Amino acid sequence: MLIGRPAEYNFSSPESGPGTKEAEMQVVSVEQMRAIEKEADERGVSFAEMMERAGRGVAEVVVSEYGDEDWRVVTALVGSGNNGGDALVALETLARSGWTAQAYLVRPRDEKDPLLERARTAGVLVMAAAQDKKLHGLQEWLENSNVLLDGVLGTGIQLPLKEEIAAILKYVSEAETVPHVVAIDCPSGVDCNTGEAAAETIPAELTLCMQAVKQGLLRFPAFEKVGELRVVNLELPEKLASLKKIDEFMVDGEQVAGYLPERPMTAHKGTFGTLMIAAGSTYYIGAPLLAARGAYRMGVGLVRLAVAAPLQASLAGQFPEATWLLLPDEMGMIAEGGAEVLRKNLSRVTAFLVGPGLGAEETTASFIKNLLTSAETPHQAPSFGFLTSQEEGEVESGESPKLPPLVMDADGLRLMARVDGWPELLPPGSVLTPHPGEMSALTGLEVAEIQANRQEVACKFAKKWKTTVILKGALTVIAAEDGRAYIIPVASAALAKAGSGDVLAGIVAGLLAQGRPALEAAVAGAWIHAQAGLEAADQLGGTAPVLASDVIEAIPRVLWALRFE
Ligand SMILES: NC(=O)C1=CN([C@@H]2O[C@H](COP(=O)(O)OP(=O)(O)OC[C@H]3O[C@@H](n4cnc5c(N)ncnc54)[C@H](OP(=O)(O)O)[C@@H]3O)[C@@H](O)[C@H]2O)[C@@H](O)CC1
Ligand SMILES: Nc1ncnc2c1ncn2[C@@H]1O[C@H](COP(=O)(O)OP(=O)(O)O)[C@@H](O)[C@H]1O
Ligand SMILES: [K+]
Repeated sequence: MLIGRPAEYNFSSPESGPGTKEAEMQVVSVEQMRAIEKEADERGVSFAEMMERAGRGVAEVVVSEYGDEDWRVVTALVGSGNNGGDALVALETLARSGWTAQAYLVRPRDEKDPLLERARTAGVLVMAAAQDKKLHGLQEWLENSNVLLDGVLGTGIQLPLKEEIAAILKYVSEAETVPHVVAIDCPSGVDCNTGEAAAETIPAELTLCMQAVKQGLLRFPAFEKVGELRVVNLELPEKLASLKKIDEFMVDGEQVAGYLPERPMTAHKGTFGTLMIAAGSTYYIGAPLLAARGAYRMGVGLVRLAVAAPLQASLAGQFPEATWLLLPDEMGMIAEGGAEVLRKNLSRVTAFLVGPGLGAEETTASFIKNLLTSAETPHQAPSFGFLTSQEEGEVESGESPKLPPLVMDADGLRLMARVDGWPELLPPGSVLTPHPGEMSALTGLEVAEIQANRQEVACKFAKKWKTTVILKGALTVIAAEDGRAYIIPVASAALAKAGSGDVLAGIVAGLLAQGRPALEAAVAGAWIHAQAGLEAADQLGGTAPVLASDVIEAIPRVLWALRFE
């Protein structure tokens, strides 16, 4: 089982039958969610009906996740609003299917509240916080339950928390025995728009978002409280205009599984593309290996490593699967003339990764410029540029084919930023993989400004540059040329180590080389990389010991889970 792997739960009711999975998990602001609910209500799915679906969806997840445990006792912290309403419907449903269900009214609800009446009729025990001043009743319920539903506050919250609610949340957060915490829509105390989180917020094991993930949950500090994020599908009419407008999504395994290349039995290595990687320098010898191994683990047919000639001697013995293209160098840095050698060897190449570990020497800057501008100057033809025998013909031909789709990474990005008009020089279907520092070099914005508005910045520039951008870091954002944003719901120190960016670049380029479109390669690559980081940390018992090589070794397990889980 993959850690942190989100999934979507389809609400199914006897009337509607099992729902169909939305292709993509939407991410919405509170205002967008209200507009969706309003339009759904106008189109015949009433607010009350949505709450029924929400509550029953929550109950369905509780049964599937925790129904096999030794005892089945659920307590819900119930607030005065609709979030509390969802909790009451969930309790009623669970009580009717044999669970002991307990409603702890954190705030008073109307005594004539039909949801409360229905819950009581179904056998739900009710206790009001107002009658439990010392919280002994709550303590007893916490101790006898295996599941705690957090249904105090949803999207209607206005921080700061009122004191009496804060006191109860704090009590539960600090309690010695806490059951599995399932937050309804969001952990109570979190602002679903801004990601602000009250200190008392109870950390959830699972957060079940109603219909769509609220944007604040994918921001810090809220993200630290959400645990695993899943969506309960309320089966709203698909044609709602307010739903169609959504252009932000959270990536999940089911989406990624749909992006993996087929592996036909009759395949040969040509079926899975050729990836050329221009990377490495005296200072960063291992970067090409990490990228190439990442790509091979993703299934690419052939990787050619284009490196400064002196590097090959030290690398070749460690990597029998690679084929090589030797580039002219200055002191082990790829030199200006490397561009011409590369351009003459791209005819069978289906994707091209440039950048990991290149360094920042002037001659390498000229190499990047020449590569992008194809400013080939025959009189400067390199005195060497050794090729394996199979490529010799290509050099003789003197052809200069157009660049295949490019993944530009690391030092390559910083050097590219110095080339006038670089966005127009990128081949179609390319992917840029900046971390915030490299994004700063590309955009001229301060890192703090980029970090404060990750989605907005990534989307604005992906649109402007007409290319796919992976803005790396905790909660990696993939921005599409058309302005759509995809968020990877993973933050882990497992990946905060030198070399893990090289692995990501290799994974994405490996998918691109196999013919996946840029956006799919970027979304799937970033998700698989993040999951591999989590998986490696799981295997090694912590994030500290994870090396970039361990992330590569975890890729097969992630792919296995995508195919079979
Ligand atoms: N609409 C629908 O059909 C659907 C809605 N759905 C569900 O409804 C949820 C939104 O419901 P909502 O709008 O009722 O807001 P919600 O957060 O439950 O309660 C607001 C109340 O909380 C209180 N309160 C606020 N701030 C506070 C503070 N700082 N400190 C303390 N108390 C505070 C305040 O109450 P008061 O204190 O005034 O009694 C306020 O009135 C949404 O997240 C989802 O779960 C889904 O089922 C889908 C269908
Ligand atoms: N805290 C984190 N949570 C999730 N992913 C992270 C985190 N820190 C780093 N990463 C990921 O690890 C990779 C680091 O890349 P990069 O910064 O280029 O490092 P390097 O150049 O040293 O390999 C990126 O894919 C980034 O998204
Ligand atoms: K909640």
